[in-house]
Amino acid sequence: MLICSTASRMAPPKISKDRFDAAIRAMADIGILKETAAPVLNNLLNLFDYNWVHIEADNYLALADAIFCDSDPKEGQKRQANETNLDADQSNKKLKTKKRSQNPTSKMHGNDNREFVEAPPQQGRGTQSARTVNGKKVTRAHLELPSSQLLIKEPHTCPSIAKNTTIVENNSAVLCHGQDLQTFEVPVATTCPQVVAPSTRKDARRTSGAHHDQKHEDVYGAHERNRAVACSNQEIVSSKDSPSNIEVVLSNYGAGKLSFTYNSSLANRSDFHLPDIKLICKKMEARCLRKYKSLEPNFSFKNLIKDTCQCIVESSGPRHEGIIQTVPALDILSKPSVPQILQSNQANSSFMPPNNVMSLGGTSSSCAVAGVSQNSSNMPVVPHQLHIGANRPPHDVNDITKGEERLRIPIINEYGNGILPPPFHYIPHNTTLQEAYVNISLARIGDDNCCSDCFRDCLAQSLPCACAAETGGEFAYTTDGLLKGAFLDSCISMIREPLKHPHFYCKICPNERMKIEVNSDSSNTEMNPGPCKGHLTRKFIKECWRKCGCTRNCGNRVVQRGITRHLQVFLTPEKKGWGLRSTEKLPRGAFVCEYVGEILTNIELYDRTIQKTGKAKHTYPLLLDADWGTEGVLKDEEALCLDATFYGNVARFINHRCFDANIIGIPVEIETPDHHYYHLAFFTTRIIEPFEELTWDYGIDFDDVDHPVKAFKCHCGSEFCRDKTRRSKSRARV
Ligand SMILES: C[S@@+](CC[C@H](N)C(=O)[O-])C[C@H]1O[C@@H](n2cnc3c(N)ncnc32)[C@H](O)[C@@H]1O
Repeated sequence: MLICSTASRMAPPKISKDRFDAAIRAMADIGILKETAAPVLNNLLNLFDYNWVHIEADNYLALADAIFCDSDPKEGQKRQANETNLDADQSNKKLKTKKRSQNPTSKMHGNDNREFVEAPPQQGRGTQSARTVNGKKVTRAHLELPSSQLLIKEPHTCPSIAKNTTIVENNSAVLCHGQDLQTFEVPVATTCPQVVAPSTRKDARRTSGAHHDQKHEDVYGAHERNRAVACSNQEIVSSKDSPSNIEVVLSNYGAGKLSFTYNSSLANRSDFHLPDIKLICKKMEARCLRKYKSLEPNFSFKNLIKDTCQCIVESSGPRHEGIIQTVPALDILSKPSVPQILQSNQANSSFMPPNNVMSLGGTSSSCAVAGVSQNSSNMPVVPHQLHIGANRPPHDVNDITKGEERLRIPIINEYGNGILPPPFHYIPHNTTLQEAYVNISLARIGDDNCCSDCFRDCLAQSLPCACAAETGGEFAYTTDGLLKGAFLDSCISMIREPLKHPHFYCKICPNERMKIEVNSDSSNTEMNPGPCKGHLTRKFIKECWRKCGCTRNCGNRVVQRGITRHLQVFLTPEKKGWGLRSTEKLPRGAFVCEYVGEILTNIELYDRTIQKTGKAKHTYPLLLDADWGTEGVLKDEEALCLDATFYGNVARFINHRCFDANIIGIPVEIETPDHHYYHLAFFTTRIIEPFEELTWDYGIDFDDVDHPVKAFKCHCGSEFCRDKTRRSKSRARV
């Protein structure tokens, strides 16, 4: 999948005195004199080949902009303009307000006027440099009006360098690398619909000589058929330049175009279809509103392009796993600010170290070629950095925590191949990202949520304090700092025999809301969230905290004291990548570590999953869903989860084991009495021998095909493995 951009132009219509007068009147309405407006209007008409569409759009915004830019060659002149006419911003605001009140839905398109109206000053607006366009001398202010957001680049088809289709970007433009590329072009604003019925695609392929023409005829036919519906609020400005061009203006200022190029090997698949623009737009609108809030001054069209491309990939039929990747240009692999998207069967995010030679899931056979490494299952692992702007620190093999924990946790690779885990930021405590609402406030902790009268160690008191109320009036811990047997047993039973334990059902389940987001490319635009599948009513441990009267060494403070066992991150011999183990024998009920990561909302998680893997569906962040049902409909910012992909602790290395895992995650309330946010702490379910791998049951339903995150192929080795595909394979081999 590829996007390029280039300039497009349109045929000049006739001059209209009425239209000229109307434009002058519109300027007069906002205090601009006819003498000022008329010459600029003439210039603009020249520039746009008398195409009024650009000038009249958005209540003559282009004209007003041009007038202000024109009168803004120097600061002095700007001041003068401000004094004599109206303040440019004021006038623009006036125009914008007027426009929006006329068309309240105008914000729905990511490329609407807001994109350039509110572009940040670094766009260079107002700087006056003369250029020649079509033999006409125009100022930079003019040139910037319609297309200031994009660097223009001629579309091109790159020679075949890789089997996989790739989106490659550099800082200035979106470039392409691919194989046997078919190109369709749309104007700057955003994507263009090209719907090709499978039958017509086949026809197009039948005669190779007629391939090109027939293909474009198909595309055109489909496009023509669909455009009235699909682009009802957009304008198709040109489809005549070349048989491969289809141009749909989603903003009336479109004066460049994007090229969508897809790999014909995809197109030849019977299950591939180019998605309908209506669906793409719908997805983009929702995404822009949610992600960019549409109004943000730093709205980035480049990101919009990237997202648009992603939407097309996602909407182009059943998942083309292992085929579509979005990666940065190889020459900028080491730059931290370019996100890449990987889709492969490799479950783990792999990051390239500075020397670009690292792979994950590795065995000694792992290798790296031209920045694309190969893992043991021979899937390409494109090193990718997912968190825009995050620098990726190298590891200290002697202590992956870099001193953040009380004990050092080394990285052990017994295969001598020099492979290290993917870099990430080690954090010992959860951290919020952006939207997640976590209200940590002493004021919210009432008397019944703390034991302010206690002294020193609550466990040493003759009677349990208020903090034991959560666990039925008994502390969850023994004086040895282990979980009490009965409490642990009931937690284990919940995980292993969930049907025997009570569940609650959300009125509107955040998981189901997220599925709607994921499936929003479906033709059903009025989808309602499905019924909640139910959540286990979990048992919570409640630890004493700062408002309590006890000391930091109180026996009811275990998780908050952090890791106390000697652990190692090690490369597993199975196809599970890295794992975690303890070098000491652990008793039953021992605290191992907490699952630490970024606190995200469900929606942020969805966005992130899409951004980083394009439905690669291989990440398993942790849902904090233990209390989703108790307070009516949960707001988006209250449906939380933890993602340890970029920021996390050693728990991110704990692998899954179906059913009989040797550690278990238990919710722990520490600083927040409500349970939207809580900690998830791992305790041993049995005695664990030194160097035994620590595993927990992620609770994956390997049969849930609609889950937004696709399950990996399980190599847990348990006789109770729930991954039927693997079980049946191993049975078949026997
Ligand atoms: C939380 S990470 C665990 C650490 C991971 N092994 C690593 O190298 O970073 C979860 C990922 O590990 C892999 N994994 C965990 N348990 C697995 C299992 N039983 N079988 C296969 N892969 C597993 C999957 O790729 C999964 O997405």
